[in-house]
Amino acid sequence: MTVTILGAGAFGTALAITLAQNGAVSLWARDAARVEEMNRTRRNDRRLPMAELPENVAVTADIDAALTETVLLAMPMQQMGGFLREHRARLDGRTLVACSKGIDLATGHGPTALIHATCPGARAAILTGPSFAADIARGLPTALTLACDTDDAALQERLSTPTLRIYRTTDTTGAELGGALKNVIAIAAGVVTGAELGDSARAALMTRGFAEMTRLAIRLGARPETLAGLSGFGDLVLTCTSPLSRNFRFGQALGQGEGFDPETTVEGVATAKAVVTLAGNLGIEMPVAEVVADLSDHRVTVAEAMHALLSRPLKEE
Ligand SMILES: NC(=O)C1=CN([C@@H]2O[C@H](COP(=O)(O)OP(=O)(O)OC[C@H]3O[C@@H](n4cnc5c(N)ncnc54)[C@H](OP(=O)(O)O)[C@@H]3O)[C@@H](O)[C@H]2O)C=CC1
Ligand SMILES: O=C(CO)COP(=O)(O)O
Repeated sequence: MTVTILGAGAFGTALAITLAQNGAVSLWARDAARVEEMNRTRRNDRRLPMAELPENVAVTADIDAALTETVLLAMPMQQMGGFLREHRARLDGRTLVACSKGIDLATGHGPTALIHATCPGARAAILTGPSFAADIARGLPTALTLACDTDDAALQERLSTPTLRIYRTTDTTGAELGGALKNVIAIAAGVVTGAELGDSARAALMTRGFAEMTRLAIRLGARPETLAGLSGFGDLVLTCTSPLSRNFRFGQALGQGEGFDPETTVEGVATAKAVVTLAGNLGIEMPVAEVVADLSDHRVTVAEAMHALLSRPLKEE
């Protein structure tokens, strides 16, 4: 079964490389010049420079030629809504597996909810969990969660490779919220590191961050065990502790009072804003997300953010 990947960024390219071990892969990118370059060099030098594309990865700028029954969407979250609206007719009836991590600022939807709302004729799933694109492309051991409303062992098998182990669940809400919210907490962990506030502070922040992730997700119908799994806790640990994470590095730059490359994909910034709105509407406290939204927009200093968190009323854990 040929799998289609729409979006040839770091993650789409890494998935193409590993999934090619199971069969043909169609990798679509919107920019014809980049496609030509990738076909000439058999690499994606802009997004994932270290990895070679296997022979059975067909790179194309022709979306109709690329499309098959199973389609992985590997673009930044804030681009997905517009993309789905533009291509709704051709995506109808297919299985759309979102690989993005975030909450759409315009609608407050996570990836699968956005697919349901925009392409009601498609089947929605999400592939998420702790994995750096470079690790997947290098064939390092990785485990992810595949969440689909209807249990789908065949899809789980097609997306599993000798080094990429897929667990499956039907809790799409929990899986997509874990992946979205951990990026917000990773920014905060980066700030703590950049501002040299100490490892103890980072551990406290990760733990309280996980508490607020879980609080919002359960309120929206997620299962607690999903949050405790790869897509929640697992990815939180990875991105809050590794400088390979762009969200973590963005936070680190904020903590050091330095700028950050605006071209780099940092999903947690828009998601923090979306979360603050969502939590406000639901009457749920998300203090870490609030300070991340404020810090990202330079509305508060790191010292003010720290004071805001530490001066909250004392309460039971
Ligand atoms: N990198 C990683 O390690 C991981 C990333 N993810 C998630 O994957 C998603 C994508 O991230 P990643 O691949 O790293 O991002 P990159 O910044 O590496 O690449 C983004 C890609 O999306 C394409 N794109 C952007 N907008 C559109 C659009 N409107 N239509 C079509 N294509 C578009 C870009 O095309 P162009 O080059 O033309 O701008 C580019 O190829 C994110 O949600 C991220 O959280 C998940 C796990 C790991
Ligand atoms: O989601 C990721 C790892 O699981 C990648 O994290 P960043 O987007 O922060 O680089």
